[in-house]
Amino acid sequence: MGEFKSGFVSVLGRPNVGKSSLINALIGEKAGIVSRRPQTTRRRSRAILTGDDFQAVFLDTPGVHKIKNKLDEFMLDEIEKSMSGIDLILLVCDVSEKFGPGDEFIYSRIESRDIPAVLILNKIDLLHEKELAERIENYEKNADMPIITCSARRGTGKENIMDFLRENLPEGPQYYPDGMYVDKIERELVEEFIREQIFELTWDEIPYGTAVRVEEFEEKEDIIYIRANIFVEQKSHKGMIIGEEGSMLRKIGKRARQEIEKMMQDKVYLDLWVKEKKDWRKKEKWMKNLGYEL
Ligand SMILES: Nc1nc2c(ncn2[C@@H]2O[C@H](COP(=O)(O)OP(=O)(O)OP(=O)(O)O)[C@@H](O)[C@H]2O)c(=O)[nH]1
Repeated sequence: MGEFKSGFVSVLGRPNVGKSSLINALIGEKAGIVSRRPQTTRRRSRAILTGDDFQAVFLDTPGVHKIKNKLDEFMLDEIEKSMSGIDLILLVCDVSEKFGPGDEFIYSRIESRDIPAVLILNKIDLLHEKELAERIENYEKNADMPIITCSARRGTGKENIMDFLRENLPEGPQYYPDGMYVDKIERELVEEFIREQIFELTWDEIPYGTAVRVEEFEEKEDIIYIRANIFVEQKSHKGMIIGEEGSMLRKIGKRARQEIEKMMQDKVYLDLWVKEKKDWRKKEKWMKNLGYEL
């Protein structure tokens, strides 16, 4: 029996090459990373693949070169930062297209780092054998990495990717329990966006005593409904955040909603409530409930 292997795997690639599909194929539909909605939304989440002797934690990173808004910038930043904590990189390309500038851009970012990486040529179901052989040659010329071919749609090539993970992940603990497939952090980002607006729009002394907690997060047919509580320490703070006839809260809500919509690429209904929890910072249980690990 070998040691247990585990680590963080960054899945990089241009938009639409099939990163989410690939993760889903590896983990099974349980992960549900690819949105059921027609426009693929940018779901930021970790997906977890647990085998008998290894665990891979996938960071489903976005198409790297598409810096459109603040969130994308945040992600690019996050990719750059998180590279240091990454154990393996899967660079996913769409084999039905030639190695292009977008692939090159991401490849150059990976190449300069000392992290084991593999080139995943996805969508082989779209090519005939001969075309495929030529295309693989094209990729080999451009990228100095081991290559694995697969079709996330058909599920072919999965075993080879699993073997690669098993062989190349470092020894490490099982981070997540069996049966856990996703670790979503959207909620945290929503909370962060709301906190940010409170910080910008109210007086300095309020934000430090403020916590935001998403209580409900529901994807409805045509809108995402989010209900969040803003907890304040003092009654006077409650009044300040709500403002005259609710004007401040509306302003906070509107701005935060716009940020959230950018992230979700979808319409959002943001339902904000302000609640007083006296001296919550001193109370451990509340701290935990509010999402602060002590
Ligand atoms: N034919 C074929 N299509 C695939 C395959 N894998 C993914 N697709 C399709 O390619 C499209 C993009 O797939 P996603 O998994 O959303 O791609 P992504 O790289 O996560 O895209 P972004 O979220 O935009 O970065 C979808 O329409 C998939 O159904 C494959 O192996 N073969």
